[in-house]
Amino acid sequence: MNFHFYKYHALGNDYIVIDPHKAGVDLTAANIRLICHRHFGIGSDGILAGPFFEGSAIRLQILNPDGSEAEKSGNGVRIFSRYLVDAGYITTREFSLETRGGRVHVELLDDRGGQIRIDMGTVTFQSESIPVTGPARAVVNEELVIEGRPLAVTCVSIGNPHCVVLAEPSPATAAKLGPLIETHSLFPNRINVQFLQVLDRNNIRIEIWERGAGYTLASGSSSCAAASAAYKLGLVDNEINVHMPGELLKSISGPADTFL
Ligand SMILES: N[C@H](CCC[C@H](N)C(=O)O)C(=O)O
Repeated sequence: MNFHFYKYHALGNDYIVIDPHKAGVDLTAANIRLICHRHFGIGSDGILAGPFFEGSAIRLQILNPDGSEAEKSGNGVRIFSRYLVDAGYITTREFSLETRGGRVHVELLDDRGGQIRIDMGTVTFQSESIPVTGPARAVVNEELVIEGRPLAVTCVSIGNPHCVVLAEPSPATAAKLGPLIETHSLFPNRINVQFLQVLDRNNIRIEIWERGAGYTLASGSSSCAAASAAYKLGLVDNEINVHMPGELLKSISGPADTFL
């Protein structure tokens, strides 16, 4: 398989950018799984395919390593915006991107796209919008029993679906409970999972199990979902820092754009 690709990460949530104007690969589910495979492929938490120009709109496809397509990705949009700057597609400081989960407004905070602010849109807790099976309701602080263990869950959509669990966040918890919740029959489209610990009124810590990707070091939409759930539950104020495992890795490996 011989094609052009670009690889970036955001706090260790890594993506491969495949630009149809430069690449030369058919993004079948099988090829996506191979490209994203950590041992048999390049290895990544997903593929960002684009830009696809539709009039003045710029669209990107967000592909999970299992071949499924996601509606939105916070780190994916940040990384793709940086690629657009690096590749010379973008010369303005503000623009929008079209994702399967809706339009995302992007603002470059410096000329290089080193710091990027994105408006991830509005969250909903409504079951029918996430979706979550059962009666139409706001899925807030519900009990979900997994292997006999009662869990307090709050479910959110920010374009893609999330299940926020009030449980001690650890890689072990994410690896054990993540896949069981991701594929639970309550979630017809599967779901991303976050394990949430409230540190104080302005800081939370999460561990992440992503739909179609598994354990990741960071996730933009997960951080929005966890922060929204904590605020909905009255556990935090409305300015929140979300601490994720990738933060530690960054402190070990130094600034994002240096190579070891
Ligand atoms: N796996 C997710 C998409 C990527 C989300 C994450 N990497 C982010 O930064 O938001 C899903 O199927 O909804």
